[in-house]
Amino acid sequence: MLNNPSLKYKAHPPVNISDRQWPNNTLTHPPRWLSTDLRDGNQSLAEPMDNARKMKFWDLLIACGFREIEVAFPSASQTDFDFVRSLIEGKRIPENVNIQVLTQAREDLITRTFESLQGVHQATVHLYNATAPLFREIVFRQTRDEIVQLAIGATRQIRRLCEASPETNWTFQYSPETFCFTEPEFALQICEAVAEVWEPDTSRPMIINLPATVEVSMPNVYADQIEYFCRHFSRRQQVCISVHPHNDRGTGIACAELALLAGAERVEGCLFGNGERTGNADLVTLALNLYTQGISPGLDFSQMKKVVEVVEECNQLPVAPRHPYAGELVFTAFSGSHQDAIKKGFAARQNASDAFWQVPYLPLDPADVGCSYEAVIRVNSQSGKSGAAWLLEQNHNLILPRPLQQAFSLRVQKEAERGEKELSQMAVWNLFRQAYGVVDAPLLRLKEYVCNNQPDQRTVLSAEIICQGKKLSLMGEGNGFLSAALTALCREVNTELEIVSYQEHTLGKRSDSRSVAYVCCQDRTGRCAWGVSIDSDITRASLQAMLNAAADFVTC
Ligand SMILES: CC(=O)SCCNC(=O)CCNC(=O)[C@H](O)C(C)(C)COP(=O)(O)OP(=O)(O)OC[C@H]1O[C@@H](n2cnc3c(N)ncnc32)[C@H](O)[C@@H]1OP(=O)(O)O
Ligand SMILES: CC(C)C(=O)C(=O)O
Repeated sequence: MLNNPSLKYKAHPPVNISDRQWPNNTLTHPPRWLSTDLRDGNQSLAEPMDNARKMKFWDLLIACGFREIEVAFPSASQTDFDFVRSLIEGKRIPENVNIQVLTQAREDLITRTFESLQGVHQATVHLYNATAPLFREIVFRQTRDEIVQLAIGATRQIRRLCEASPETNWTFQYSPETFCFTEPEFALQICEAVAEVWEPDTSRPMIINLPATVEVSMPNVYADQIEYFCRHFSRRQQVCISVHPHNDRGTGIACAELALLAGAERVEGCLFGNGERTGNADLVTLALNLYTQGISPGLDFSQMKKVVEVVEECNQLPVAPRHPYAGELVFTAFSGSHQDAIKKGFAARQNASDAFWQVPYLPLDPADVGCSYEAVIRVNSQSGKSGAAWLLEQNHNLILPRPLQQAFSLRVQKEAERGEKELSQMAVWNLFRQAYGVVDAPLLRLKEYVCNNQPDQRTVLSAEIICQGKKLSLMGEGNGFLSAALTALCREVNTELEIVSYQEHTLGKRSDSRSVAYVCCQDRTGRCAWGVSIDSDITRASLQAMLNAAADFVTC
């Protein structure tokens, strides 16, 4: 890289607009959406879609609620031409859906474009030519006037061909390609000239699409360009202003959003931002950005997994794991403090007095896009106590006492560091079972017990346990069955332990649900150990949990 890049690159000039309005505006409703997956997205693929892939994508776009879909550049290839024909002849276009096709300003290509559209109920013919100085001088080697004449000539031809087929409801779209680095007054001039030929009104709808063909400036500059255009275009009320941002600087979404603040009414883009180079504006992100501000986007992504699957299959490109709202990892926290906050957020939601979504680190409820809460927290060496506790709660209904969460977290941390990888929920569960005796043959196993409450409030307990294959008979007395059992055990194995924590809860709402007991024992040195047990008999669960805790101190 150069020490002084200004010798090679220069900033694009800002628009001279001192009283810009867009920073004070807010978005209150969704724009018109146009998916160009089947055109701009398709033309950028190493292997453009065949008819079957295009049709699959088409069905998905319809299911997601798109009403404007750019389906092809029909004069570019037989595949594109045939796809338009198969939509029309196969009657695949719902009444309320408008297909759009793209053409250059070349007579033969326009003629072929109209051939592809024969018999369509409604369609948008999209004409483009590049208007920026770089393209006028290097690509077209034409003057400004010649560039305007090229656009006007093509518009005249399109108008003639539309008028020759009045059975179709035509919309005309004009894009001054490379708008974002065209002089603002020239972009206006060419669009005025084109509009003068088309004469837009309610019976001759027109869209002026202002593309950031290559994103070369910050989004605020694009917004200024859009506001400038909207404020100066003489037929503003007769046309729909559309934007078509690309993503070369990684800010295509921001460009689209600020352009909407600046007066645009329609956005062209692709699902997950496919498209030339770094892609088009991502319509999924744009729609869900609106949704998370409480604005219904008019598009449905409630089956996000399915949408990702179809798009990946059709484009033969992966959707990145960090892709907003859709990637495999976007609702997942590995790190401890995030997990803690998310867990508390979910708990707070259960008692919340309103329906508003307020869960830390999660701007969207994963359920709204068809995701479960399973992947919200995953556990590795960066995780804290809440991560493993969440997995045990979600998958096994265990609500661990806080000190047990802390104790177990140390074991999880060690295990994750040892394996140098993530622990699956099954691995966490197995580690928990082994650590706290929730296994078929624990070290100290309760076989049977009888306990009786005495008239003086004391409890007498007799039990038979198996310790490393040996049968032990316990007989004890205490304030309750647990202390009676512990007293008996300590006497039998000649040790001194006390119970410092005991908790239990049921694992379900039904009266025949099983219960879990958590017991923490401490010896005279202050060392603690936890035991856990699950049983349909809560007394048995508690006794076994105590034995599991005591097993840490006992040799039979
Ligand atoms: C920003 C965008 O995404 S625009 C859409 C781009 N999409 C595509 O290009 C995909 C489909 N395109 C194609 O299949 C081909 O380019 C075709 C069939 C349209 C045309 O192919 P060709 O006739 O071989 O021309 P080619 O692609 O080389 O086009 C370049 C010529 O078209 C001219 N041209 C480019 N754009 C336009 C336009 N919008 N209007 C009129 N002429 C144009 C160029 O100046 C150049 O002219 P020259 O040969 O006289 O120097
Ligand atoms: C044809 C136009 C709208 C285009 O694709 C672009 O400028 O990126």
